[in-house]
Amino acid sequence: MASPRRSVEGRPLGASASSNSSSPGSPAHGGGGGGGSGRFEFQSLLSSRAAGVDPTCARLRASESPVHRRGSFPLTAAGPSQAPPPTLPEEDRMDLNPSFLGIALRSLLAIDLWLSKKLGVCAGESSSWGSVRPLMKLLEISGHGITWLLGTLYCLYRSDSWAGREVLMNLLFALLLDLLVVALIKGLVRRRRPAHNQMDMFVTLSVDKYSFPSGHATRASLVSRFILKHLVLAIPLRVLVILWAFILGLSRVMLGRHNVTDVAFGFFLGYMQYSIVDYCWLSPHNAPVLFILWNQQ
Ligand SMILES: CC(C)=CCC/C(C)=C/CC/C(C)=C/CC/C(C)=C/COP(=O)(O)O
Repeated sequence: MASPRRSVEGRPLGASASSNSSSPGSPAHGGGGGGGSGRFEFQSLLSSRAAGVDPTCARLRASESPVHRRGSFPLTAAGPSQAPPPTLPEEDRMDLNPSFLGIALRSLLAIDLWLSKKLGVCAGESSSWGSVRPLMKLLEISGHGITWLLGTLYCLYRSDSWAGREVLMNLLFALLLDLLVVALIKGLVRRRRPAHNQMDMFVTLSVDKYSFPSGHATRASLVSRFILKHLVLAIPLRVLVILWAFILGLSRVMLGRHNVTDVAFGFFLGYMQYSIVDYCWLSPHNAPVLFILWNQQ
């Protein structure tokens, strides 16, 4: 994950000249901004197609160029026709020979960056919806890991029924699992937060400088699925739970904390995590130690 992306010349992007320069938060880093070298790469990819340049031919031409030939042929009388064909490094070949999936992913990334920037209307006090920012930050706290962990621990402490304790114990397990999975993926993917984000979040872990996936979105969908399954609620309250999860996800993009894909994947991941929790459901039968230990306190 940490390996730098490369330009056609095999040079790490962002390591050099003006046209390839990228800053944290630029698309080359997976961040926001909507411009920069991410878009440049995407456009050059399309323009080579539009100009009728087959990427495969581009590869051949590149390999035939004097630059690539230099030093590649042995100095024998046999001439270039009998020499082994020069080869490009693997990653360069992939750049020059994009698959349909590659183009689709790059298009999705471009749309994601554009839409996220458009929706980031509360990213700063001076943004178009800057006055709503305090409300969005309140929502942020409502989905924060600390809020949910402390709330669950408090309810567990106050609970006087075995059934209640069992549900809360599993909610605690779900929250901890979610923190672990999100931290692992953030550390692996290392996608920068959008450039327009202000890093003024309430208590964060070191991996929270990265944005993929949104921890608030995973928690929102995990917790709301959990609540809908294990709490008997009237219909209006059930609708409220779903609305809370949806608005919390949307607020992450509006605050400029995330790109749309971070939140969409976060919702999906949280939903799947609930299935894991349900599958591994802790009960006095399969985890008696946990329940006995808690009961002794
Ligand atoms: C209290 C117990 C039992 C354990 C503590 C475990 C622990 C390490 C808690 C840390 C909680 C914490 C600081 C979570 C960070 C939440 C956060 C800011 C996520 C970022 O969300 P995102 O949507 O911006 O990705």
